[in-house]
Amino acid sequence: MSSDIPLQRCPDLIIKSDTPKGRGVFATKHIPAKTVVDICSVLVLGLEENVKHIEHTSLFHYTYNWPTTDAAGNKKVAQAVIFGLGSMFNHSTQDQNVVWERDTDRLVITYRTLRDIRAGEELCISYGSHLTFKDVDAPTPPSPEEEMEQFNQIHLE
Ligand SMILES: C[S@@+](CC[C@H](N)C(=O)[O-])C[C@H]1O[C@@H](n2cnc3c(N)ncnc32)[C@H](O)[C@@H]1O
Repeated sequence: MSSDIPLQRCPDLIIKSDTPKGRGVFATKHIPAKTVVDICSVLVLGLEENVKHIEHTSLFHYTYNWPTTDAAGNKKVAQAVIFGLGSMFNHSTQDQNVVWERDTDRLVITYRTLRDIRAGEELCISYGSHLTFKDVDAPTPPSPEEEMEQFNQIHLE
C-alpha cells in the first residue's frame, strides 16, 4: 500500500544520559555519510492547544516548527511532537552532522547523516538561530585583550 511508511533506524546508536547537553544520541560505530539514522512519526499540535497548554510545559523544549494551514486556509507555523530519536538529538551550531527532512503529507521526519560520523561522536542537528537555552558549544567570545590584539593586527596589515 503506498501510504505505508517503511521505518528505518540505524542500530549503531546509543543514548548517553550525562552529557553537558543532557541526554544525547551517540554513535557506537563508524556511520557513513547519508545514512538514514531514524524515521520518526509526528503529532502536529493544534495552534491554540500549543499556546494555551504545551508552551507552559517542558514539552515546549521538544517540539519542532511544522508548516500547516488554518481553517481559513492561511499558512501558519504549528508545533509538532516527534516520536523517536528526533526528540533526543541535541543542537550544534558549529558541527551539525545530521540533517532532517519533513514529509508533511505522511507526517514523518527522516534524519540522515550529513558526513561520516566516527564511533563515539555525538549526532547533532541544528535547531536554527533562536535557541531557548545557553548553547554549551557556542564559541567563547574573545577577551578584551584578545579583541584589542585582533584590532591591532587588522590595522597593521
Ligand atoms: C530536544 S531536547 C534534546 C534532548 C535533551 N538533551 C534531553 O536530555 O532530553 C532539547 C534540549 O536539549 C538541551 N540542548 C540541546 N542542545 C544543546 C546545546 N547545544 N547546548 C546546551 N543544551 C542543549 C536543551 O536543554 C534543550 O532544551
